[in-house]
Amino acid sequence: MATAEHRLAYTGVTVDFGATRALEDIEFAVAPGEIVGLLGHNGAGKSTLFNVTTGVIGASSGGFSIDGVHIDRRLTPREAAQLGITVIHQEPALAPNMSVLENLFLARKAPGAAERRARAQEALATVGAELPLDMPVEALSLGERQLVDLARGLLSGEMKVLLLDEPTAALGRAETDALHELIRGFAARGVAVVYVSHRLPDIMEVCTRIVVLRGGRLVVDGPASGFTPAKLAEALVPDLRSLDFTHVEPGREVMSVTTPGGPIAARAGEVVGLFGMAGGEQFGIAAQLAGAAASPHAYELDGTTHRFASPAQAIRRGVFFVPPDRDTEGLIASETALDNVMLPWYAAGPSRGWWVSARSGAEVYAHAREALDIRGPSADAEVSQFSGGNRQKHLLARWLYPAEPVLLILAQPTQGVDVGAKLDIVEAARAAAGRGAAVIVASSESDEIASMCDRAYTVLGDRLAEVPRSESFNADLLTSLLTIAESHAAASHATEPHPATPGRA
Ligand SMILES: Nc1ncnc2c1ncn2[C@@H]1O[C@H](COP(=O)(O)OP(=O)(O)OP(=O)(O)O)[C@@H](O)[C@H]1O
Repeated sequence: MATAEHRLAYTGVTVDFGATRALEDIEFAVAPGEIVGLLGHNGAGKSTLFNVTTGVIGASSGGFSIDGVHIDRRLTPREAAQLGITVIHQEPALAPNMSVLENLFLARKAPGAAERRARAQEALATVGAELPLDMPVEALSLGERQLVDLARGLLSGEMKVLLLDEPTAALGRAETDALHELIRGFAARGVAVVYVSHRLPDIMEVCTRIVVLRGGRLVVDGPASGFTPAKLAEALVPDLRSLDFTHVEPGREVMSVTTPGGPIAARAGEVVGLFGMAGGEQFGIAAQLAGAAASPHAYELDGTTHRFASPAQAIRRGVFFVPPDRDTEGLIASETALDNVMLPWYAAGPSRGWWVSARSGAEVYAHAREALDIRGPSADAEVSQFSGGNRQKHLLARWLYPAEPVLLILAQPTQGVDVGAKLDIVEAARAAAGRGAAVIVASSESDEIASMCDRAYTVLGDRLAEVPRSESFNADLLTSLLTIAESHAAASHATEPHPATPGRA
């Protein structure tokens, strides 16, 4: 039962989007210092609950209270900030070409210039970010931008509630640890924290309590100490099936490329991983192959040398790419679900020779929806109305079903999606390989590579090592190999003179 001792208490929050009930009668409260892990399948309603709390949308009924003061109307985002509610997203909503200082006070009441700088510096110091105030935000790493976002929350006054929406999805281990440390620090000072993540180990590491939503309803609320990872997975998806794929005998060599670290090849029927650090070279190699890099390199595709200067050139040869950031690089938020899958293909047409499906767009979409178990509104709804995991499935559908890929390149395809959706995506990618494609998965998540791939390469700077298929091909092995490569790289940096690498001054 919510009392004035609770910092944040939801009271019967229900949200309807037309005929879709996204949340039903949600009730739970968070005390000062508590860190609640909010979990749920894609589409369970987590983002919707955050959006109600921050005033992005209004609840259809019910509301919430902050320190016992009930709020039963839709706040403006500015009012929410003034009440001490801060939200951190995976991709912070900052103005990229404005400075750190300008972003800190964007849409906030700003004091005079000198005080502004002093307060900005203080807020940045509190979150442990020593950043030049005049540096444009676009020059910062993702982790640094999240810290700027957190510091922004501190500048609105006393932070009471901190909502974290998949904050670590694109962060490396060290940045994740640092963020977790900060979260614990805020909680120790009485902030109520609600943490959304599909990374169960992250949740187990920092959360004191677990709340699970399923289909818009609260189904579990209990102390974190009562959960094992297996029990959590079970609470999230009670009918979770296990995935046990069979390796098919690979066919002809589809692709081979020479990278600074050595050759990489992929055959028809196999799923090959490129595993490296967060933001590492594996993503550069993926972009090269897909014609999405600024300076394209040549490589062999089906026995012919190609140098793709644009994604369109690569697509014409059957090289399809699912980029790492689905919302900014992949999908068009304001277009319909159907068009997001079919758009690149409308312009192609059968006369161009690479429109291989004789079916109509609606038929292709219906098939994709079933194959990937896409859930949400209808084909003519804007794709932005689907949950994160279901949006990701749309991007995948675009490159899996209207035409058959020759080489399919996936960058972190299961990032930020729940365990059930992960299985759907893995199965769909493996099925494409089974139909004869060569599939490349670039990732910084060892679990993702181990659960999808037949074999892999670890990529670190100009070091490359092949990890063949074997009994012991698993996430731990991949992580150990990358750690070994890292320590070798560090040792050779210490002993050899190294050419200067361009970096941020
Ligand atoms: N603007 C909208 N219009 C219509 N339906 C919506 C809208 N926003 C969300 N929904 C629907 O509400 C439900 C809950 O979605 P929500 O984004 O809150 O899920 P989620 O738990 O955050 O999922 P994910 O982990 O995939 O991000 C889904 O069925 C979704 O399709």
